[in-house]
Amino acid sequence: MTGPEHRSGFVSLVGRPNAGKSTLTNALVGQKVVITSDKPQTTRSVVRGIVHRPDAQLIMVDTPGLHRPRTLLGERLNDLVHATWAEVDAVAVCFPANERIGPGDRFITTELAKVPRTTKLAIATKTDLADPGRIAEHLGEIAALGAETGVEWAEIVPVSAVSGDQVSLLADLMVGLLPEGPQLYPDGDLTDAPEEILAAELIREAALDGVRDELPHSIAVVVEEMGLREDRPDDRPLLDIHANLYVERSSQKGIVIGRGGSRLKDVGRRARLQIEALLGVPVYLDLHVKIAKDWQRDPRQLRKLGL
Ligand SMILES: Nc1nc2c(ncn2[C@@H]2O[C@H](COP(=O)(O)OP(=O)(O)OP(=O)(O)O)[C@@H](O)[C@H]2O)c(=O)[nH]1
Repeated sequence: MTGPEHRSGFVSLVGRPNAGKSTLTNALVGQKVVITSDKPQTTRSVVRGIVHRPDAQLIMVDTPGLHRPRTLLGERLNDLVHATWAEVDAVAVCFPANERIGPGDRFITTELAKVPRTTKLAIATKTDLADPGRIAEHLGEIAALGAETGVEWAEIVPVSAVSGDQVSLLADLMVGLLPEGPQLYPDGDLTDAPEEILAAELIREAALDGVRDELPHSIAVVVEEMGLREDRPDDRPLLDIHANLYVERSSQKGIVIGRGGSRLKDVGRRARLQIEALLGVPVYLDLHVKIAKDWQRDPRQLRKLGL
Protein backbone atom coordinates (compact mmCIF):
# COMPACT_ATOMS: atom_id res chain seq x y z
CA MET A 1 0.00 0.00 0.00
CA THR A 2 1.18 3.51 -0.66
CA GLY A 3 0.39 6.12 1.94
CA PRO A 4 0.29 9.89 1.39
CA GLU A 5 3.94 10.17 2.40
CA HIS A 6 5.20 7.96 -0.37
CA ARG A 7 7.62 9.58 -2.82
CA SER A 8 8.76 8.41 -6.22
CA GLY A 9 10.84 9.67 -9.07
CA PHE A 10 13.89 9.51 -11.26
CA VAL A 11 17.45 10.46 -10.47
CA SER A 12 20.24 10.38 -13.01
CA LEU A 13 23.86 9.98 -11.99
CA VAL A 14 26.21 11.75 -14.37
CA GLY A 15 29.90 12.49 -14.37
CA ARG A 16 33.00 11.97 -16.35
CA PRO A 17 34.20 8.44 -17.14
CA ASN A 18 35.33 6.50 -14.06
CA ALA A 19 33.66 8.93 -11.68
CA GLY A 20 32.09 5.99 -9.87
CA LYS A 21 28.52 6.20 -11.20
CA SER A 22 27.92 2.48 -11.75
CA THR A 23 29.47 1.47 -8.44
CA LEU A 24 27.36 4.03 -6.61
CA THR A 25 24.20 2.92 -8.43
CA ASN A 26 24.87 -0.61 -7.28
CA ALA A 27 25.60 0.51 -3.73
CA LEU A 28 22.38 2.52 -3.62
CA VAL A 29 20.14 -0.19 -4.97
CA GLY A 30 21.84 -2.85 -2.83
CA GLN A 31 20.19 -6.21 -2.70
CA LYS A 32 16.75 -5.19 -3.82
CA VAL A 33 18.03 -4.21 -7.20
CA VAL A 34 16.46 -4.63 -10.57
CA ILE A 35 19.13 -4.00 -13.15
CA THR A 36 18.41 -4.57 -16.80
CA SER A 37 21.30 -6.92 -17.29
CA ASP A 38 20.32 -7.92 -20.80
CA LYS A 39 21.24 -4.47 -22.06
CA PRO A 40 24.55 -3.77 -23.73
CA GLN A 41 27.01 -2.84 -21.01
CA THR A 42 28.99 -0.24 -22.87
CA THR A 43 29.99 2.97 -21.17
CA ARG A 44 27.43 4.77 -23.30
CA SER A 45 24.56 2.54 -22.43
CA VAL A 46 21.88 3.30 -19.91
CA VAL A 47 21.57 1.03 -16.89
CA ARG A 48 18.79 1.55 -14.43
CA GLY A 49 18.29 0.28 -10.94
CA ILE A 50 15.41 0.83 -8.55
CA VAL A 51 15.69 1.50 -4.86
CA HIS A 52 12.55 0.00 -3.34
CA ARG A 53 11.78 1.42 0.09
CA PRO A 54 8.63 1.45 2.18
CA ASP A 55 8.49 5.25 1.91
CA ALA A 56 9.76 5.73 -1.63
CA GLN A 57 10.74 4.38 -4.96
CA LEU A 58 13.94 5.90 -6.27
CA ILE A 59 14.61 5.08 -9.89
CA MET A 60 18.23 5.48 -10.90
CA VAL A 61 18.94 6.36 -14.50
CA ASP A 62 22.34 6.53 -16.17
CA THR A 63 21.76 8.87 -19.07
CA PRO A 64 23.88 8.49 -22.18
CA GLY A 65 27.20 10.28 -22.19
CA LEU A 66 27.59 13.82 -23.42
CA HIS A 67 29.86 14.50 -26.35
CA ARG A 68 31.73 17.59 -27.25
CA PRO A 69 29.61 18.35 -30.30
CA ARG A 70 31.70 18.36 -33.45
CA THR A 71 29.01 17.18 -35.81
CA LEU A 72 25.31 17.61 -36.27
CA LEU A 73 24.82 14.12 -34.90
CA GLY A 74 26.84 15.03 -31.83
CA GLU A 75 24.61 18.03 -31.26
CA ARG A 76 21.55 15.92 -31.76
CA LEU A 77 22.77 13.40 -29.21
CA ASN A 78 23.47 16.16 -26.70
CA ASP A 79 19.96 17.47 -27.28
CA LEU A 80 18.73 14.01 -26.37
CA VAL A 81 20.80 14.06 -23.20
CA HIS A 82 19.38 17.45 -22.28
CA ALA A 83 15.88 16.13 -22.97
CA THR A 84 16.53 13.16 -20.69
CA TRP A 85 17.87 15.43 -17.96
CA ALA A 86 14.78 17.62 -18.24
CA GLU A 87 12.54 14.61 -17.71
CA VAL A 88 14.12 13.32 -14.52
CA ASP A 89 13.44 14.73 -11.07
CA ALA A 90 17.08 15.21 -10.17
CA VAL A 91 20.50 14.96 -11.76
CA ALA A 92 23.43 14.13 -9.50
CA VAL A 93 26.93 14.94 -10.71
CA CYS A 94 29.67 12.64 -9.41
CA PHE A 95 33.05 14.26 -8.71
CA PRO A 96 35.68 11.74 -7.56
CA ALA A 97 37.36 13.01 -4.39
CA ASN A 98 40.71 11.52 -5.31
CA GLU A 99 41.00 13.68 -8.44
CA ARG A 100 40.93 17.40 -9.08
CA ILE A 101 37.97 19.05 -10.75
CA GLY A 102 38.83 19.12 -14.46
CA PRO A 103 37.57 20.31 -17.84
CA GLY A 104 35.26 17.27 -18.14
CA ASP A 105 33.53 18.16 -14.87
CA ARG A 106 33.23 21.79 -15.93
CA PHE A 107 31.74 20.78 -19.30
CA ILE A 108 29.08 18.55 -17.71
CA THR A 109 28.15 21.15 -15.10
CA THR A 110 27.93 23.89 -17.73
CA GLU A 111 25.62 21.70 -19.82
CA LEU A 112 23.54 20.90 -16.76
CA ALA A 113 23.04 24.62 -16.16
CA LYS A 114 21.05 24.65 -19.42
CA VAL A 115 18.37 22.45 -17.87
CA PRO A 116 16.88 24.93 -15.44
CA ARG A 117 14.00 23.09 -13.81
CA THR A 118 15.68 19.83 -12.83
CA THR A 119 17.04 19.63 -9.28
CA LYS A 120 20.82 19.26 -9.22
CA LEU A 121 22.99 17.75 -6.58
CA ALA A 122 26.69 17.09 -6.34
CA ILE A 123 28.27 13.92 -5.02
CA ALA A 124 31.90 13.71 -3.98
CA THR A 125 32.57 10.05 -4.72
CA LYS A 126 35.38 7.72 -3.60
CA THR A 127 35.95 9.53 -0.30
CA ASP A 128 37.80 6.46 1.01
CA LEU A 129 40.62 7.45 -1.35
CA ALA A 130 41.11 10.96 0.04
CA ASP A 131 42.00 12.33 3.47
CA PRO A 132 39.59 14.62 5.34
CA GLY A 133 41.52 17.79 4.45
CA ARG A 134 41.44 16.96 0.78
CA ILE A 135 37.73 16.08 0.95
CA ALA A 136 36.93 19.44 2.54
CA GLU A 137 38.91 21.21 -0.18
CA HIS A 138 37.10 19.15 -2.84
CA LEU A 139 33.68 20.08 -1.45
CA GLY A 140 34.69 23.74 -1.62
CA GLU A 141 35.77 23.36 -5.24
CA ILE A 142 32.45 21.72 -6.12
CA ALA A 143 30.57 24.62 -4.51
CA ALA A 144 32.75 27.08 -6.45
CA LEU A 145 32.10 25.25 -9.71
CA GLY A 146 28.37 25.51 -9.06
CA ALA A 147 28.64 29.25 -8.45
CA GLU A 148 30.81 29.71 -11.54
CA THR A 149 28.45 27.83 -13.89
CA GLY A 150 25.18 29.03 -12.39
CA VAL A 151 24.19 25.63 -11.03
CA GLU A 152 22.56 25.70 -7.61
CA TRP A 153 23.40 22.44 -5.82
CA ALA A 154 20.48 21.25 -3.70
CA GLU A 155 23.00 19.12 -1.80
CA ILE A 156 26.72 18.42 -1.87
CA VAL A 157 27.26 14.96 -0.42
CA PRO A 158 30.51 13.08 0.14
CA VAL A 159 30.17 9.28 -0.18
CA SER A 160 32.17 6.13 -0.64
CA ALA A 161 30.39 3.40 -2.55
CA VAL A 162 33.17 0.97 -1.64
CA SER A 163 33.17 1.48 2.14
CA GLY A 164 29.45 2.31 2.15
CA ASP A 165 30.11 5.53 4.05
CA GLN A 166 27.20 7.98 3.68
CA VAL A 167 25.42 5.88 1.03
CA SER A 168 22.21 5.56 3.01
CA LEU A 169 22.34 9.26 3.89
CA LEU A 170 22.61 9.99 0.16
CA ALA A 171 19.59 7.77 -0.51
CA ASP A 172 17.61 9.65 2.16
CA LEU A 173 18.60 13.01 0.68
CA MET A 174 17.68 11.91 -2.83
CA VAL A 175 14.32 10.60 -1.67
CA GLY A 176 13.73 13.96 0.00
CA LEU A 177 14.17 15.65 -3.39
CA LEU A 178 11.51 13.50 -5.05
CA PRO A 179 7.90 14.56 -5.42
CA GLU A 180 5.20 12.72 -3.53
CA GLY A 181 3.89 9.94 -5.68
CA PRO A 182 2.91 6.31 -5.81
CA GLN A 183 5.10 3.33 -6.52
CA LEU A 184 5.79 3.66 -10.24
CA TYR A 185 7.11 0.19 -10.95
CA PRO A 186 6.07 -3.16 -9.59
CA ASP A 187 8.81 -5.40 -8.24
CA GLY A 188 10.01 -7.39 -11.17
CA ASP A 189 10.98 -6.89 -14.76
CA LEU A 190 11.21 -3.46 -16.31
CA THR A 191 9.94 -2.86 -19.76
CA ASP A 192 10.47 0.78 -20.57
CA ALA A 193 14.16 1.35 -20.01
CA PRO A 194 15.39 4.81 -21.04
CA GLU A 195 17.28 3.20 -23.91
CA GLU A 196 14.00 2.00 -25.31
CA ILE A 197 12.47 5.44 -24.95
CA LEU A 198 15.47 7.05 -26.64
CA ALA A 199 15.41 4.48 -29.45
CA ALA A 200 11.68 5.07 -29.96
CA GLU A 201 12.27 8.82 -30.06
CA LEU A 202 15.02 8.48 -32.67
CA ILE A 203 12.78 6.28 -34.83
CA ARG A 204 9.94 8.79 -34.53
CA GLU A 205 12.24 11.66 -35.52
CA ALA A 206 13.49 9.74 -38.56
CA ALA A 207 9.94 8.85 -39.56
CA LEU A 208 8.79 12.49 -39.30
CA ASP A 209 11.75 13.85 -41.19
CA GLY A 210 10.54 15.45 -44.42
CA VAL A 211 6.86 14.70 -43.81
CA ARG A 212 6.24 16.84 -40.76
CA ASP A 213 3.68 18.95 -42.60
CA GLU A 214 1.70 15.94 -43.74
CA LEU A 215 1.89 14.06 -40.46
CA PRO A 216 1.83 16.56 -37.65
CA HIS A 217 2.07 14.72 -34.33
CA SER A 218 0.44 11.66 -35.84
CA ILE A 219 3.23 9.19 -35.30
CA ALA A 220 3.91 7.24 -32.13
CA VAL A 221 6.62 4.64 -31.79
CA VAL A 222 6.72 1.78 -29.31
CA VAL A 223 9.75 -0.42 -28.89
CA GLU A 224 8.20 -3.82 -28.30
CA GLU A 225 11.38 -5.75 -27.71
CA MET A 226 15.00 -4.86 -27.31
CA GLY A 227 17.80 -7.16 -26.34
CA LEU A 228 21.23 -8.42 -27.26
CA ARG A 229 21.08 -11.33 -29.65
CA GLU A 230 22.15 -14.56 -28.06
CA ASP A 231 25.01 -16.67 -29.34
CA ARG A 232 27.05 -13.70 -30.49
CA PRO A 233 30.74 -13.48 -29.59
CA ASP A 234 31.50 -10.78 -26.98
CA ASP A 235 33.44 -8.67 -29.45
CA ARG A 236 30.64 -8.74 -32.05
CA PRO A 237 27.42 -7.91 -30.20
CA LEU A 238 24.19 -7.20 -32.01
CA LEU A 239 21.22 -5.45 -30.46
CA ASP A 240 17.85 -6.56 -31.80
CA ILE A 241 15.14 -3.92 -31.72
CA HIS A 242 11.55 -4.64 -32.72
CA ALA A 243 9.48 -1.51 -32.93
CA ASN A 244 6.01 -0.55 -34.07
CA LEU A 245 5.34 2.76 -35.68
CA TYR A 246 1.73 3.82 -35.15
CA VAL A 247 -0.17 6.14 -37.45
CA GLU A 248 -3.82 7.14 -37.28
CA ARG A 249 -5.06 6.40 -40.78
CA SER A 250 -4.22 4.21 -43.74
CA SER A 251 -3.38 7.26 -45.85
CA GLN A 252 -0.67 8.10 -43.33
CA LYS A 253 0.58 4.55 -43.42
CA GLY A 254 1.15 4.97 -47.15
CA ILE A 255 3.13 8.15 -46.61
CA VAL A 256 5.36 6.56 -43.98
CA ILE A 257 6.03 3.42 -45.99
CA GLY A 258 6.53 5.15 -49.34
CA ARG A 259 6.52 3.66 -52.79
CA GLY A 260 7.46 -0.01 -52.64
CA GLY A 261 8.52 0.44 -49.01
CA SER A 262 11.40 2.68 -50.02
CA ARG A 263 10.75 5.41 -47.48
CA LEU A 264 10.32 3.06 -44.53
CA LYS A 265 13.59 1.39 -45.47
CA ASP A 266 15.32 4.76 -45.41
CA VAL A 267 13.69 5.71 -42.10
CA GLY A 268 14.89 2.42 -40.63
CA ARG A 269 18.42 2.94 -41.87
CA ARG A 270 18.71 6.48 -40.53
CA ALA A 271 17.17 5.55 -37.17
CA ARG A 272 19.47 2.55 -36.89
CA LEU A 273 22.58 4.67 -37.47
CA GLN A 274 21.52 7.12 -34.78
CA ILE A 275 20.69 4.40 -32.27
CA GLU A 276 24.04 2.74 -32.94
CA ALA A 277 25.83 6.03 -32.35
CA LEU A 278 23.90 6.59 -29.14
CA LEU A 279 24.29 3.14 -27.61
CA GLY A 280 27.64 2.21 -29.14
CA VAL A 281 26.54 -1.20 -30.35
CA PRO A 282 25.52 -2.53 -33.80
CA VAL A 283 21.76 -2.70 -34.17
CA TYR A 284 19.33 -4.82 -36.13
CA LEU A 285 16.15 -2.76 -36.41
CA ASP A 286 12.87 -4.42 -37.30
CA LEU A 287 10.24 -1.78 -38.00
CA HIS A 288 6.51 -2.28 -38.61
CA VAL A 289 3.88 0.31 -39.40
CA LYS A 290 0.48 -0.15 -37.76
CA ILE A 291 -2.72 1.82 -37.68
CA ALA A 292 -4.04 2.78 -34.26
CA LYS A 293 -7.17 4.62 -35.26
CA ASP A 294 -7.37 8.10 -33.72
CA TRP A 295 -4.84 7.17 -31.07
CA GLN A 296 -4.38 10.78 -30.08
CA ARG A 297 -7.94 11.02 -28.79
CA ASP A 298 -8.10 7.66 -27.07
CA PRO A 299 -6.75 7.62 -23.51
CA ARG A 300 -6.44 3.84 -23.48
CA GLN A 301 -4.34 3.85 -26.60
CA LEU A 302 -2.27 6.74 -25.32
CA ARG A 303 -1.48 4.80 -22.18
CA LYS A 304 -0.54 1.77 -24.22
CA LEU A 305 1.76 3.97 -26.27
CA GLY A 306 3.34 5.26 -23.09
CA LEU A 307 2.12 8.82 -23.64
N1 LIG B 1 38.08 3.19 -3.74
C1 LIG B 1 36.92 3.40 -4.39
N2 LIG B 1 36.85 3.09 -5.68
C2 LIG B 1 35.68 3.30 -6.32
C3 LIG B 1 34.56 3.87 -5.67
N3 LIG B 1 33.56 3.97 -6.57
C4 LIG B 1 34.04 3.49 -7.72
N4 LIG B 1 35.34 3.09 -7.59
C5 LIG B 1 36.19 2.53 -8.63
O1 LIG B 1 36.38 3.47 -9.65
C6 LIG B 1 36.35 2.83 -10.93
C7 LIG B 1 35.27 3.43 -11.81
O2 LIG B 1 34.03 3.17 -11.19
P1 LIG B 1 32.67 3.04 -12.05
O3 LIG B 1 31.57 2.89 -11.08
O4 LIG B 1 32.82 2.01 -13.11
O5 LIG B 1 32.65 4.48 -12.71
P2 LIG B 1 31.65 5.02 -13.85
O6 LIG B 1 31.49 6.45 -13.58
O7 LIG B 1 30.40 4.19 -13.85
O8 LIG B 1 32.50 4.77 -15.12
P3 LIG B 1 32.05 4.87 -16.69
O9 LIG B 1 31.07 3.76 -16.91
O10 LIG B 1 33.34 4.69 -17.40
O11 LIG B 1 31.47 6.22 -16.91
C8 LIG B 1 36.18 1.37 -10.66
O12 LIG B 1 37.43 0.76 -10.66
C9 LIG B 1 35.56 1.33 -9.27
O13 LIG B 1 35.88 0.16 -8.57
C10 LIG B 1 34.68 4.19 -4.28
O14 LIG B 1 33.77 4.68 -3.60
N5 LIG B 1 35.90 3.95 -3.71
